[in-house]
Amino acid sequence: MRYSVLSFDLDGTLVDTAAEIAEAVNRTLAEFGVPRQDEERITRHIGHGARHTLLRVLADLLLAEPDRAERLRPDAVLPRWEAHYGTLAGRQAKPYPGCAEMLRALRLGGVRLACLTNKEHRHAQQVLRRCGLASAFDFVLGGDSLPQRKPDPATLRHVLAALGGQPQRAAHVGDSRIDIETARAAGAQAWAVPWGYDGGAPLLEARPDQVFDSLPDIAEHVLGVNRAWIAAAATA
Ligand SMILES: O=C(O)COP(=O)(O)O
Ligand SMILES: [Mg+2]
Repeated sequence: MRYSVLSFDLDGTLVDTAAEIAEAVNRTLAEFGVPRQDEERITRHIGHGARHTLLRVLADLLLAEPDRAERLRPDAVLPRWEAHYGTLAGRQAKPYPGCAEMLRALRLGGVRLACLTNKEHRHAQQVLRRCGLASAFDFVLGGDSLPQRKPDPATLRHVLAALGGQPQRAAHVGDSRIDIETARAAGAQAWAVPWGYDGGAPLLEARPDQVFDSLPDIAEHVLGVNRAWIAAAATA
């Protein structure tokens, strides 16, 4: 099949952002006298937007120690979180292997590209900019760009309308069941990568149409080209 639009999730799919999200959470909590939390405990709440991650970590902390409720009021904590994450977003983020190469090859192959993330638009743009990926996309939709966010299929439909694509000739690629549900409900191919933050059982239970072992594999599949062509395209 010839694809006209490919849509990519950001965190855990194109870019590893777990370390900097955890660092921003911990710098925020430190201001409220809370000891550092493990990265793993924070990472499991990535997927519904950065603000949501912080709120879920707060909920865990309050469940464990309810008498922290007065000190950890969201209206006090959220502005500090915005300040810390606003500074750190994109600083330690690492694109997964072959990311820029894959995007460039797809572009050269005539595929229009979107980044569809639940991360707030301004933070997503900052991550993309600092990773050198800002100009790789024809369209970026953040978690606060519309009244809906993933898994609501209105998000992917909006992307397809913006890029003039049809769901039958589009795929959305993600690391979580949120992404698979979004793609399927919008009638597009639901593709997964296994290295993100919702890997293993939850991702596979959502039954993606295809799972890719590397990002360049996606360009190979879509364009019907080999790895040498993709490497050459990256320098063209
Ligand atoms: O910021 C998040 O929590 C998740 O963003 P994603 O949709 O790019 O995975
Ligand atoms: Mg993700």
